[in-house]
Amino acid sequence: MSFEWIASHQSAKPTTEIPLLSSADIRAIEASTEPIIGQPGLMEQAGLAIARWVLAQAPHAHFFWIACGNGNNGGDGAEAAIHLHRWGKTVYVSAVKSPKSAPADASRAWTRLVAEGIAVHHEAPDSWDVCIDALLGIGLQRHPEPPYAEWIKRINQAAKPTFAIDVPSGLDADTGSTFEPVVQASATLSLVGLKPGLFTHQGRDVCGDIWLHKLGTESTTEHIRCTLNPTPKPLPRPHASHKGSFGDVAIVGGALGMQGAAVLAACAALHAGAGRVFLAFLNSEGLQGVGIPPDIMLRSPDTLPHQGLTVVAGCGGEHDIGHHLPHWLELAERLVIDADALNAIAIRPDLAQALVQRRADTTVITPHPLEAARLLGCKTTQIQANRLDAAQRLAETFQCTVILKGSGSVIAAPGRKPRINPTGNGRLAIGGTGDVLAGLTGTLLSQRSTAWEAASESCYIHGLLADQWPQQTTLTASRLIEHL
Ligand SMILES: NC(=O)C1=CN([C@@H]2O[C@H](COP(=O)(O)OP(=O)(O)OC[C@H]3O[C@@H](n4cnc5c(N)ncnc54)[C@H](OP(=O)(O)O)[C@@H]3O)[C@@H](O)[C@H]2O)[C@@H](O)CC1
Ligand SMILES: [K+]
Repeated sequence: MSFEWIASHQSAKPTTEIPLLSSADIRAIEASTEPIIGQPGLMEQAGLAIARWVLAQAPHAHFFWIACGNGNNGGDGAEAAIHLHRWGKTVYVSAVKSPKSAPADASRAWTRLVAEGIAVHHEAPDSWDVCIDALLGIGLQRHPEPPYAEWIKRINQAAKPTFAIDVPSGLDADTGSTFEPVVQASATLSLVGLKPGLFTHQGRDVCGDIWLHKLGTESTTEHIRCTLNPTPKPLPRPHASHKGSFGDVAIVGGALGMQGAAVLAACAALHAGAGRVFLAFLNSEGLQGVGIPPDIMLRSPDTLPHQGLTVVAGCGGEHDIGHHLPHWLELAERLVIDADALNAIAIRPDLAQALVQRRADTTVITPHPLEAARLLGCKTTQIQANRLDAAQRLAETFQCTVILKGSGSVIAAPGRKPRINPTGNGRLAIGGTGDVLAGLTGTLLSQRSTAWEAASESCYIHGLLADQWPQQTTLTASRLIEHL
């Protein structure tokens, strides 16, 4: 039996590419796990694992409220209660009354629990030290109904340590969307496999620390829905290098009054280690006060070199960027498309077609959910409802590599399984950090062999800077660059 710590609320740094499994695949693994006569079944193993895990997290707690739903998630809770009771803890087990009978595994757990002499209640206790949330797991399909909803609200109001079994009740394990109300867990123990919804959209805000116990099961490649973006390996910088070895990056953007965005992207490219950085403003009026380091070469968009160039287009380019896009979509050896450049593509079929014509491994687009919605002609809520699918649709539709920004940024490319980025936090939700990401991605794209690697590493590093940011210091885009 082994527990794996995966992520804290603020930080996750997987060294390997950890697989994430859909609930359908979890069910397939469960179904294919043959019970061994005389050995505990999966739910019994789950119960023991949960009891040990909760006790390790809250060793001095005495009174445990175990809130159980009518499905197998509740069965896990019942099994855990048996162990805690045997170990001398006070357990208060609440079960949801339902006209439907519980599934077979859970029914057996309830029979065992009653045989242990543990009382089953149908209401919440008045107070408790620790709550085990065994209300809803991967079977959640709609907003929690009474009494689930009331109990979830009680759990959250009490603000006591709360340990969620498999997923916090109310969280969609596949997408990270929540069906309110949702349990705010101190920690979550994911069973059998990790689910994507723990890591993207609203997942990170409700899971607390994330742990995994596989219960002795193994997943195969076909079970993998997506993976957690792993820690990148540093790029070797050989002694015999010259400035041409580390890529030429050009930022094309900065319409009137928006030049700062292009400067941020250029500075990010510079600090990320590009060999040479060019900055081509779409409008260079009123540049006084915009600090441009002397390391950056100013050009007009028409006088930029072509050969070997990685272009980052967008970055405060407003409407003007649309005039330059046909050129760079056709000629840039490598291309990062951000912000206003994406908005232009969303409304101009000729640009969209030119993007499709490019090779996916030379092109990265970096939409936030609203830009993604414009590109796919849908609503932002539809993007957020299934970020993995949305990122994959963008990759397939536009034949490019995608970074869908937001909590748990998704990296996708045609014909690949997406990655969810585990680094980053809400401090990045300020103006300018997207420009920094675009510039950083440009540098990595100029140096790495594929857009996939560049996009993955860029997301990871960008998020890591925010995770390592000192608590007492305000994070700004320009300060972020200095830490690259
Ligand atoms: N089988 C195994 O071997 C193993 C399974 N494992 C565990 O099983 C969990 C999955 O179990 P599950 O499939 O029974 O689903 P679960 O999450 O308990 O919910 C289903 C129940 O909730 C109800 N319900 C749903 N939504 C609702 C709502 N909004 N509001 C109110 N009710 C709602 C639904 O009612 P119905 O929709 O049928 O009316 C049904 O009664 C998984 O997460 C893991 O913890 C592990 O132990 C490993 C071994
Ligand atoms: K749960």
